[in-house]
Amino acid sequence: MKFGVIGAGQMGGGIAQVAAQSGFDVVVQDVKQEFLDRGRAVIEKSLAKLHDKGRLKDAPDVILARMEFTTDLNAFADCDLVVEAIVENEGVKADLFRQLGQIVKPDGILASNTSSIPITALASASGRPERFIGMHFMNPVPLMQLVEVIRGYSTSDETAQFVTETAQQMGKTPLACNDFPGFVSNRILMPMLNEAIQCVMEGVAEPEAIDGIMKLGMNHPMGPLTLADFIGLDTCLAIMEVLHMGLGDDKYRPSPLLRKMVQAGLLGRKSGQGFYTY
Ligand SMILES: CC(=O)CC(=O)SCCNC(=O)CCNC(=O)[C@H](O)C(C)(C)COP(=O)(O)OP(=O)(O)OC[C@H]1O[C@@H](n2cnc3c(N)ncnc32)[C@H](O)[C@@H]1OP(=O)(O)O
Ligand SMILES: NC(=O)C1=CN([C@@H]2O[C@H](COP(=O)(O)OP(=O)(O)OC[C@H]3O[C@@H](n4cnc5c(N)ncnc54)[C@H](OP(=O)(O)O)[C@@H]3O)[C@@H](O)[C@H]2O)C=CC1
Repeated sequence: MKFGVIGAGQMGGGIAQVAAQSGFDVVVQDVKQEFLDRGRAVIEKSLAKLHDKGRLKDAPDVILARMEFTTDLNAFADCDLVVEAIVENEGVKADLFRQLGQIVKPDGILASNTSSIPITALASASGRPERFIGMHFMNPVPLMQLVEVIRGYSTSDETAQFVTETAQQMGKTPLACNDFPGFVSNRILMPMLNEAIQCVMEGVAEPEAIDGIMKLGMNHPMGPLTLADFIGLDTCLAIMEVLHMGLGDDKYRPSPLLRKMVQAGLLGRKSGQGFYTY
């Protein structure tokens, strides 16, 4: 199978890596060569770590040899499945899928790794809604078990089955849900992170204490502010906006502090500063 990934950021890189680990030939595209170089370096580091722990079937160089890095969207023409993992912005994703619908072979399946944007809207933009689906990996992709599989209004049974089987071949556990804002994962997770940010804004406790309370008290592997920094505060804000607009309930209102931090360019781990310094 030929597997395409668009975006070489933290999610795209992870998806491409796990696809190549599973034996697929992978094409990774991003808008600039420097993003591809950065993404490749992260993949190399991750593969080296997994190899040292004896968790890879093949050597890192064998896995890397299955991967092609390009800035050219036309490289997806003969892909069987293309997973998009670019910025969480509906307009930008819809424009991309309009182009991909023209480029990828007619029986190729298009998928989005979006955290929250309606799959049905992106499916319409692609011009092939029956062969369109949400394939939502979790961060960090090489370590997390879940793939949330989201059917759009017109997604065919064959498409859902193909993507479910592909996720299994990648060693993941696919779980199905329907197309509602934030799906299941982020409808439940993101309001908790947003509430932790409100606690910082209202001076309920220091960030370290908020994270410690949730780690030690609820056995969460990461505190909510550490996790928000890890996901990216821009992505967290984009998801809250989709929940707020899509569900129309003020309980999903993004924290003003979250908005202000994004305006200030404090995006968490990827910018070097969020609730913590990296
Ligand atoms: C926003 C969305 O749309 C959806 C989402 O994805 S929401 C985010 C979902 N993800 C989470 O909630 C993650 C929560 N955090 C965790 O589960 C854990 O902290 C974790 C799995 C990330 C790390 O596990 P941990 O037990 O805390 O151990 P930790 O010591 O930090 O890491 C384990 C090892 O994996 C390694 N590791 C981390 N990322 C890695 C990667 N991408 N590749 C390879 N190895 C990696 C670490 O370097 C570490 O190695 P050593 O043991 O050699 O030091
Ligand atoms: N972060 C997370 O924990 C999770 C995120 N997601 C979703 O995955 C997607 C990607 O998130 P994430 O990897 O964190 O984001 P990143 O910012 O790490 O990566 C996005 C990448 O896509 C590139 N990009 C932006 N626009 C385009 C375009 N038009 N064509 C090709 N590439 C483009 C970006 O380049 P540039 O640097 O120029 O912007 C960047 O390299 C989002 O939809 C997000 O909601 C899903 C699960 C978890």
